[in-house]
Amino acid sequence: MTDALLTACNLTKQFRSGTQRVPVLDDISLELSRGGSLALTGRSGSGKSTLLNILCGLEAPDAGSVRVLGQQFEGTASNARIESRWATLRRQQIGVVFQEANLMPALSLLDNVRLRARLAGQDQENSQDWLARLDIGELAHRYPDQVSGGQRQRAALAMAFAMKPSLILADEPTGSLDRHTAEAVIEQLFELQSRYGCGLVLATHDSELAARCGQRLDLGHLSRD
Ligand SMILES: Nc1ncnc2c1ncn2[C@@H]1O[C@H](COP(=O)(O)OP(=O)(O)OP(=O)(O)O)[C@@H](O)[C@H]1O
Repeated sequence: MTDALLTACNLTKQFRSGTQRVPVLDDISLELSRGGSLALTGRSGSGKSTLLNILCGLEAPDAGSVRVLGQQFEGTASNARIESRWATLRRQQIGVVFQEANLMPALSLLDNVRLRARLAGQDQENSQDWLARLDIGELAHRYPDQVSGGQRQRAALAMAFAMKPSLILADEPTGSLDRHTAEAVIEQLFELQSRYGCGLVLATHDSELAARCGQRLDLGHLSRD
């Protein structure tokens, strides 16, 4: 038995397109230790987001299993109890930072961070500080539709860190950022990751970001158009 934070075994996933089946993931396995980091790379459409969705229970694989934070999830099995186990993990221990940053539109950035911390049972007092670390402290009282896509993305990262999660799953965390801002966010990401010892799985096209991760899984060869 290893002390893995996250293990995925033999994951397979196909989507249907009309009468055709489109294979996206074919026998993918990975393992992440506590405090480890993994970059998912590969060209557009190679399955990075699909894999991230499976790793946090937002999508079920056709076959294979995921073990995360000591909980085992097998293949296509899905019922209310399994959904609820995944939802609890996402609320308390897995910080999910996806391309469509899931901010509540009716709340300011600051209140979004506070809410995320509260739902995870964490202190809300540092919420402003989390935004400042991502260099958007001065935008704390704006609403999500009053900031840019890159600023929303950074707010989503602040929300993930405010949870003090055991694992962060991030889809293109530097995707909407200019080089200078991306470098600053990468620094913060790894500084916070090492300080809090959380695991990190990132889907990215950013070679600099991928190079900072301890492991890399290239899904590129799986792409089929
Ligand atoms: N719900 C769905 N139904 C049908 N096909 C889907 C669905 N979701 C994703 N796909 C297809 O699966 C493939 C993998 O998509 P995915 O979003 O995982 O790729 P990606 O590597 O994250 O791409 P990108 O780098 O562009 O974000 C693509 O061909 C996509 O069109």
